[in-house]
Amino acid sequence: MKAKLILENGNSFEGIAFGHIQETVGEVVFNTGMTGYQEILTDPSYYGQMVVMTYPLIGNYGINLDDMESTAPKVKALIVRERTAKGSNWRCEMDIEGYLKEMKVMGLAEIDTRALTKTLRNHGTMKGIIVGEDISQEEIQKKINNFSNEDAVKQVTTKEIYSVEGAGKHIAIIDFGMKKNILRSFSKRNCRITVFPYNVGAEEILSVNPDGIFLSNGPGDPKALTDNIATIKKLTEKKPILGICLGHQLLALSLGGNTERLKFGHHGCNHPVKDLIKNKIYITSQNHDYVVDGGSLPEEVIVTHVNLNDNTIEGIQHEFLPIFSVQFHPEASPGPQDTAYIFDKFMELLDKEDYNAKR
Ligand SMILES: NC(=O)CC[C@H](N)C(=O)O
Repeated sequence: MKAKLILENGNSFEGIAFGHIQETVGEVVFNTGMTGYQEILTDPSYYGQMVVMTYPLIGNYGINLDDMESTAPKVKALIVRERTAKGSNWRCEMDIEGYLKEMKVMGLAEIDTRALTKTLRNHGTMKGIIVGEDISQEEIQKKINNFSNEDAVKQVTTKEIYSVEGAGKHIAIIDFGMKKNILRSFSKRNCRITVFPYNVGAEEILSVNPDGIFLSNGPGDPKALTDNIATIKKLTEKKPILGICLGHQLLALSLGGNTERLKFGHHGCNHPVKDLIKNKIYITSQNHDYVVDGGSLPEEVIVTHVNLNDNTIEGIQHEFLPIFSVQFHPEASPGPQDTAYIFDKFMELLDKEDYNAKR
């Protein structure tokens, strides 16, 4: 069945619908990774977004159920040039079309993804709608305008507190839509973990007396989370903190900084980032549309990482307090694992600081 993606500026792209076929509205972003479509589909930070893969062949290694970053896809739609009908890999358990069908996610193939990506790059991220049949321009505009992703974090956070056993440090996580590999990364380092829903209060977190606090990735605009920013502010003087992506942005906001929207975001697996402290360049995994405004940071907050493609802020650290955060994804999934040292840096900080003993 033919279907069209219509962007809010009126540009339209015709392709073939696959997976769970339904009219779909969302924000359209492009991802430049050559692989990793399973992790992308299930990364909660994509909640409300339709993802265009710039690599032309998607689905070639099929789907396995081990590489998911959450229990079900969070993207609104997957847009590709060519989908492989039959995945081929020793771990493959099903093909991508069957998976999207089962999970009720819209797919759109045979799209000129190069032209679509150039449009998004030149114009900036836009909302769009996928429709099967022609509907009036007026109706399209109305549906696009009505789309809002404001309660995204509420939709993807854990509903209940849960813990993961471990013999090492106790980490309290605020889950804004956490990727599974963050849990795996802490477990690998023997941590005991308590995961809280996004709207947890500072007192509740402190009542479990964790060694450190982790602020997770998540969807949407960080500035919309005003209550959470206030909670984090209360925690900054109390415990060591690590933030990743949305967690990094929220930490920066709680320290008095500002965030802004990037024109078309960073979504991919090959973004060069310089660690200014180590004076070393790493290839990083990225998925964000917002960024910390460097000029907005107070004096006691040091910029530790910059993106070498566009010089945006990729990491910060407090000069006196044991708190730091990164915009990229040290947990990778998908992408290179070069920056896993960020988790080790946090572990070393917890050991070295013995911050809790001083309080
Ligand atoms: N991966 C993330 O945590 C994304 C953070 C935020 N929602 C952004 O788009 O910038």
